[in-house]
Amino acid sequence: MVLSLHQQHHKETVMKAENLQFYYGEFQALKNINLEIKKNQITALIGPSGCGKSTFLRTLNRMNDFIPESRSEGKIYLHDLEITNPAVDVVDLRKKVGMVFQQANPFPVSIYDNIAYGPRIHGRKDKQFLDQTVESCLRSVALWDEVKDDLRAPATSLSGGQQQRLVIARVLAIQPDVILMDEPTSALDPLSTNKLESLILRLKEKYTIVIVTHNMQQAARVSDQTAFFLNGEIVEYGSTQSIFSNPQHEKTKQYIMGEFG
Ligand SMILES: Nc1ncnc2c1ncn2[C@@H]1O[C@H](COP(=O)(O)OP(=O)(O)OP(=O)(O)O)[C@@H](O)[C@H]1O
Repeated sequence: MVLSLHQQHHKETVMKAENLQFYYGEFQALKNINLEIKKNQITALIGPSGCGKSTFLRTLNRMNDFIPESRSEGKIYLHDLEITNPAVDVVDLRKKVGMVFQQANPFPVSIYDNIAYGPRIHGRKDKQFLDQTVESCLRSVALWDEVKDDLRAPATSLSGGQQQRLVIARVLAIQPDVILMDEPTSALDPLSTNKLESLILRLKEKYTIVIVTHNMQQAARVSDQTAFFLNGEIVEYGSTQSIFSNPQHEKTKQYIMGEFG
């Protein structure tokens, strides 16, 4: 027990937000966020609708850059690199920090081409390498056995749960360090949700994961660390076990008890 606490404490920090503010025009959506994302851990972002979870998630790979009239202050680091620096190449950044959305969004091409897409645009054209990548990524998401006989089928012919696993396989093909997931199971049935949660738990052996979820049971089941957001602020952050069993703030307690949100 002492040993595991000790290890926890020394987990390497992969990403870090320092005094992060984020504005949509005049509206301040994130207020002084300070958070460390630990290596090979699953960090859950929870909180009521509109509290800034998705905004924060998107700052981690600069997806908010697309939003006109938005701006941020403060810093975010990926290892030692300050990714909030405008000089950072966002294409490179998004190779290191991949993203999975609420609605599975496979490209309207074959299963094979969805996964080969990333390596191809990064210059890998050799068939043997692409074949191997497609197979290993599909195996990693436990989809290989279901699709191996028809890799040329359109990705859109898969079920919702299979599409979400395919999208994760597509992210794995570009060998990210961090995978951001924005409510990845909210459009899935219970069985597919269950499979995806098992997958997320397996993935943390190799990747660092940040997941936004509205589902308290899901946060409790899969995450190691939990950050509770409210009105653009982090009210409480800590090990998932302590947040759920012994929340320090009244608001956290009320939220996890389902009293609001
Ligand atoms: N593109 C945008 N332009 C203006 N305001 C925005 C934009 N996106 C989000 N907001 C506002 O910023 C606040 C935070 O939104 P955000 O989507 O980050 O919250 P959230 O916690 O992820 O919510 P949900 O759980 O409903 O997805 C909300 O008040 C929202 O209305």
